Amino acid sequence: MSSLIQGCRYFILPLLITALTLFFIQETKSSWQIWDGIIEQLPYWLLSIAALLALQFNRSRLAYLAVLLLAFYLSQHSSAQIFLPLSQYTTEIFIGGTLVIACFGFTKDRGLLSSHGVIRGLGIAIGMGLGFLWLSGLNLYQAEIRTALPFALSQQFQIMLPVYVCSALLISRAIWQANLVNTSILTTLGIWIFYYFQPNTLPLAVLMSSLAVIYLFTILIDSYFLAYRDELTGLASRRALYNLVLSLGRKYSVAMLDIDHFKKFNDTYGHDVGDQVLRLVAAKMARVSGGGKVFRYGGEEFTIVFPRKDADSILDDLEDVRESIEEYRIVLRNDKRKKQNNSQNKAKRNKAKSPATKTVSVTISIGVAERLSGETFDQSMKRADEALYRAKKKGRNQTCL
Ligand SMILES: Nc1nc2c(ncn2[C@@H]2O[C@H](COP(=O)(O)OP(=O)(O)OP(=O)(O)O)[C@@H](O)[C@H]2O)c(=O)[nH]1
Repeated sequence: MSSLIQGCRYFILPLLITALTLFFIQETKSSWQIWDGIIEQLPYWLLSIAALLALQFNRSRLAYLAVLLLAFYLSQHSSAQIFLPLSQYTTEIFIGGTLVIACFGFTKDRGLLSSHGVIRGLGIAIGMGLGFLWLSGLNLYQAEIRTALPFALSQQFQIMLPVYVCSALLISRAIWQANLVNTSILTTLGIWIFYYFQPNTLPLAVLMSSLAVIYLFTILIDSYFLAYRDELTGLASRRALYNLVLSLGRKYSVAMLDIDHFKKFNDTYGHDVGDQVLRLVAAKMARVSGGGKVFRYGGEEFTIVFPRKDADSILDDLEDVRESIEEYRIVLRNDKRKKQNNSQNKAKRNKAKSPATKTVSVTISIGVAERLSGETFDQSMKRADEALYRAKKKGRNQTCL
């Protein structure tokens, strides 16, 4: 999957959906305000469920955030005496919360009941403490700051500086490493900032409930990808193939594709380069025409299923894939060779001027079978596998029926 598609799918699209949903909720305020009593209770339930599910699915950062938001909601919603003093420190809590949310964008999901849990707990306390320190430091040293800075910065700008920095860092993080968890953390920061500056636009209960729903969706979609996507190539996995089989009609064709001499390739260039090639080959296969659905069957074997197609009608589509892979020149970075040369002889190296890159190519063999009357999917696959074996026997880099 190209990084552009990944960016749209995991970054722009979720942010757009969230913004539109919040806009819609705000516009329809009059119709749901009668449910105020229920809405006020929703964050307790939704954030608790989100925290529990996040823990269950090892998304500990979302679990932490859900618990922290729950605590924040409780402090704002409850009339208990112990929360009263907090109302004097709104900005400190806002800055501290911003630092904590931003930190979650740069840490990994780790077990809660481990040494990492203790470190995170400490990190949260330090983050909140820094919020207080920042403001008291600014107040204490305002005169010194003014004389030390050559340009005039408004006090409001100085107070909000950590918020600007954290927002910029989290946005770049969510762009460079586009995934749903990073986007959820960025959304949390967005809503956190929105509530601080616009506390009366939408009730806190609605904002907190929306965040809980975002976490739940993130956990659900992430788990789906974990179960049905191959991590290395991004293609659908063998489990997804057997899911598709359940909905396949009586007419279909299936193709088995295998990279030729891949063991030798791995032995020559190393497993890492092998992985790189698997990804590139998978990307070429994913572009197959004719309505083919591509799966990584396992190792260097792939399966393409063509629902409602007979074998003759898909041969051209498969040949296109085979040729595109055969013609593809894969560029390898030659770091190893460069290092070797460095350690040998500088003068020799300069003379040799060995190129920093090298191109390689691979070929694939394909076996095709069309479903025969009364045949199960496994039987069709077996015949496709036999056809693949024939393609290998005949000299590889070809398609056999
Ligand atoms: N790099 C890498 N190699 C893999 C992966 N999965 C399987 N392989 C390698 O793929 C190779 C498959 O080798 P074989 O089944 O002997 O087949 P082959 O060398 O491709 O030979 P033919 O299929 O007969 O053309 C083995 O060396 C595996 O280690 C993977 O995820 N990454």
